[in-house]
Amino acid sequence: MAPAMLKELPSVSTLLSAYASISAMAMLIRTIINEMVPERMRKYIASKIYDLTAAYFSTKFTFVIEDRWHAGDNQMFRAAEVYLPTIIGPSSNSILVGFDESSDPLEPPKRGITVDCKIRDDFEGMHLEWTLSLIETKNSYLRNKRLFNLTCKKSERDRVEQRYFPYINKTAQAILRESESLSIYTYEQYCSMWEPTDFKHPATFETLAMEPELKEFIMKDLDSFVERKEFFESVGRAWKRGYLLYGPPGTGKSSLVAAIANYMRYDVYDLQVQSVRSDSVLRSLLTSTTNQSILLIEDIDCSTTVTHNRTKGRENCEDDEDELTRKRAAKLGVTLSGLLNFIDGLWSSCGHERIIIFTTNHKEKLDPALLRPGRMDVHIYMGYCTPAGFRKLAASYLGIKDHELFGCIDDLIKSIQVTPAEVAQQLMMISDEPRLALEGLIEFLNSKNKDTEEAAVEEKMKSSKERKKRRLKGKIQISELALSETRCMYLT
Ligand SMILES: Nc1ncnc2c1ncn2[C@@H]1O[C@H](COP(=O)(O)OP(=O)(O)OP(=O)(O)O)[C@@H](O)[C@H]1O
Repeated sequence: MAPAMLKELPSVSTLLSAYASISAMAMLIRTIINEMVPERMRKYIASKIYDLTAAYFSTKFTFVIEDRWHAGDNQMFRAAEVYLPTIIGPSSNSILVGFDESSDPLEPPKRGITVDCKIRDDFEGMHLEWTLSLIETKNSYLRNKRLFNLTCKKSERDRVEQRYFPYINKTAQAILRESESLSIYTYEQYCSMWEPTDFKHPATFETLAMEPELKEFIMKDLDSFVERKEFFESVGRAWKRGYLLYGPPGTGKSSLVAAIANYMRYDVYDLQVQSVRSDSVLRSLLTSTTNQSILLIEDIDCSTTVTHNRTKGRENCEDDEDELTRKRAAKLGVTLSGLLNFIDGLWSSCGHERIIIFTTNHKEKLDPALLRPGRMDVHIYMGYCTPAGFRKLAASYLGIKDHELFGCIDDLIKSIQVTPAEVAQQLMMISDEPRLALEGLIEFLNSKNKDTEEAAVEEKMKSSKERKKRRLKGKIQISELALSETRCMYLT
């Protein structure tokens, strides 16, 4: 049997001649390809063939996690950014370190990931390798793209997706919760990005001088907002809560925002609407804010197109920009509809568990569309100081709960309009001597009272002169006179 099989095998000379003709054919094909196919095309085909075969035979698999996902920030990227600095071990050859303004320089610096540095992680017996890459964009308006590559064994791919990624998200959330400080983000116009800074505002509900019932109401409202995820879903609403804080300057609107952030442990995104070029930039900015955060737009009445009467609103804005900026903002800027889209329009469903806060000193200047029921869920008036507010400030600034001068101060505070900021300012002057501080406050309130009375008398005289003038001209109607009297009485 074996000799018969050997007989059927081709001879050595046949094999050699077959090899020679195949080699000659291959060389001929190669020469034809070299002559006819351009070099770039050849390289492209070769790389494709390599990719296909390498992917097929390689035992490795790579997950690519870009910093953006659809129109917003990629939360998986953020989670990796938080998690990875905590596992940088001896196998890594570099690490990014730094301090921000609020860090204690005697403490170890904060850690970050350097581009191209390899970070190894072990999870449930899998050996995983992370690298951060940077892709520079040619367009100066667009930010560079950052991405993480996570390499694992092909056979572990499913486990990485189902076990490792959820583990990273959960760990990152825990790290963020435990981290001492919150962040406040401001919009950096030149690179169209949010710039974070540590947020260490000391205001809490405890230190706020407000009516206790109002404080309680806000805290309860925040608590029920967090607990009502299912409710929001069941009624078909985005899981968001909008607060409009209005009232005179110095009544604690910003302090209340800080107290809410500290109470909820939410980061704050502080947006100056005037610095946003268009609705599309606003959209991309708002979609890149994180869940469990506060979007704050202060002095909304000063925003170019968001007020009821744009020109009037801007003229009265205390900290208005110069003429040039104003013209530019009026030409470009965010529109009211662009903003409303995020409050309760289609875009409002982007992200969840978010609080939107607008503050204004002039609620009457806002477009009625912004004030319509259901737009901003809660309107909170931050008013002048009350006796209860004063007691809170006295406790915080002077460390006292009662004093014989409190009664006199209560009476004065009830009769004049004084802001908590003014009271706090007076108490701060001599905070180690409560009696002197309280006497200083009484003096201040008395002089303010005198000023108010004088202003009222002046106003009364002015109106009376005007009335006389109009009567002389014979243009005044009896009904108008009556109305004017009422106003005058109101002012006094
Ligand atoms: N209700 C308050 N409780 C405690 N402190 C207050 C209160 N209101 C004002 N203050 C004190 O006055 C300072 C200014 O207050 P804040 O900036 O919060 O007022 P605002 O209403 O936001 O003013 P603006 O409208 O000018 O922004 C704060 O630093 C705080 O110390």
